[in-house]
Amino acid sequence: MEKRKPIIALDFNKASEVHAFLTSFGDEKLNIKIGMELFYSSGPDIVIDLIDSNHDIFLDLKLHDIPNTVQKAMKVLAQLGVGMVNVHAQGGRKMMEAAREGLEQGTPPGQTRPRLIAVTQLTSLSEEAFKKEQKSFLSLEESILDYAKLANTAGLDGVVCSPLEAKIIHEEISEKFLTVTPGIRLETKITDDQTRIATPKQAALGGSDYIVVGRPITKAENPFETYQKIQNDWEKTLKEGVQSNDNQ
Ligand SMILES: O=C(O)c1cc(=O)[nH]c(=O)n1[C@@H]1O[C@H](COP(=O)(O)O)[C@@H](O)[C@H]1O
Repeated sequence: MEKRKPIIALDFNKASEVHAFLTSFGDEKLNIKIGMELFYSSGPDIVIDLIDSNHDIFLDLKLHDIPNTVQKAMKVLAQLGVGMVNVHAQGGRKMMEAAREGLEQGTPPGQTRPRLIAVTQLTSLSEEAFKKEQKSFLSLEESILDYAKLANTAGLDGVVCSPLEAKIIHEEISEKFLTVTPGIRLETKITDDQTRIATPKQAALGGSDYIVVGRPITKAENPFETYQKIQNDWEKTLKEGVQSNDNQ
């Protein structure tokens, strides 16, 4: 999955809507996220279909169950040929280890194991709601970092977090530990249900490895043009960021 391309969240509930939406993208090879809505309505067929059309897939089903169930589910998902899958870090270390084992068992010989990442705290969660509902003695950022460390200990490849936490996660864990960041908005005053948000440029400067973008593209008047603008902002800032780091 190429880092210079945003991951488009195709949150549709029909395969036909997906195909209609992708028409304007022509032959462009895309990073696509298939989430619960599309997977529950269209099943593995839509995954296979989009892989056959040469796209790279992040299958976002956010598994969160007992280790045995997660291991067996991951063993099945690994056979689909997707590039990335996820779990909730709140399922704990044993569950995350079981997820990795399931993927290793299910990946067909000669193929690469899908990358496994863990959702730390949803990007829709605010500091206020976190304090009120999770009764933690940590701050939201500390909790996110704590889950990221747990995911790293369990042998995962990275986490889902907001662009605001990518930097500290890389500093405290490693530059190689992936930060996959939804909560991307072109204008930070349009938030929808997201709380911890950033623009593509801010995400690149903050060190996100991947950005996940849904409604800003899918609900745009011209989705392909909006996608290209986001990709340009993201890629250009990534390159400039690297150059300014090289000059330091
Ligand atoms: O795991 C995810 O992809 C995810 C985790 C998270 O903390 N926040 C989050 O928004 N997501 C997903 O990222 C996408 C963001 O979509 P938009 O808010 O429309 O850009 C949705 O498909 C969410 O399910």
